[in-house]
Amino acid sequence: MSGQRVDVKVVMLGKDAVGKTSLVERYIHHRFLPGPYQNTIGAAFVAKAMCVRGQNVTLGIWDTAGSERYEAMSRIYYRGARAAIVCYDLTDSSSFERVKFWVNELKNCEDQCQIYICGTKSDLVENDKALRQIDYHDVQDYADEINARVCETSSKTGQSVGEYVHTHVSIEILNISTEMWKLAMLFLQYPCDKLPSQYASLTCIHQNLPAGFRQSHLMGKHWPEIGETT
Ligand SMILES: Nc1nc2c(ncn2[C@@H]2O[C@H](COP(=O)(O)OP(=O)(O)OP(=O)(O)O)[C@@H](O)[C@H]2O)c(=O)[nH]1
Repeated sequence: MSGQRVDVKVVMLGKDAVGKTSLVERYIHHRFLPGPYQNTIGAAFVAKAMCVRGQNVTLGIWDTAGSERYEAMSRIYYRGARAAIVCYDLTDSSSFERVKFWVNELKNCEDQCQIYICGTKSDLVENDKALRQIDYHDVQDYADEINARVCETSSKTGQSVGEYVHTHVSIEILNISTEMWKLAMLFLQYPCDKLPSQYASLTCIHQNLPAGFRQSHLMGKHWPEIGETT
């Protein structure tokens, strides 16, 4: 669907009507379209070129349909994703159950994909605290268990949207890539357990890598460079 180069593939997942399309709309076009809710059919693709710390990068965002009817199709779209923004509606506890479903899928099938858990419609809970059905700290605890990041956003007001995607998704992913690259170079020179002490911070990243990745990728068999199409 996208003939263009994509450096970082990002997939939006989550129950229907949680606000995935609105989040993309806010991020790409800086607007919120209030009209009647129109469910996504299949998936939509949008690309965004950006400059992150001097590097030109194209994010390719796949906005999947939340309806369970399209579940099989959504699986196709998370293949090879570097990041998944798994959304839930802060006013709908059932949408958080769906987050757990997608997280399990990603952990089983795409263990190199960084997971971002995004609570949507924060404007609603700010206006009326009684509407909140999911406690932030519960989500944070869950995110810690699965090594994910958390954020609460509002596409209506724009709260945290651009900042979240730019700071966390693009910069973080690129940083990790850069650090992984340095690590790969190091591990070619030193046995894994004998890294010089000044690289201690890098070993933290190493410890956080998925096990299979550590074994097969770090030793230089395949190392995706920033800029390689995924
Ligand atoms: N108040 C408020 N409403 C929102 C916000 N984001 C989305 N909505 C509303 O929630 C409804 C669903 O939004 P969508 O962005 O279409 O949801 P979706 O997750 O893409 O839905 P599917 O395509 O079915 O998966 C729409 O009526 C939006 O206007 C928000 O931040 N605040």
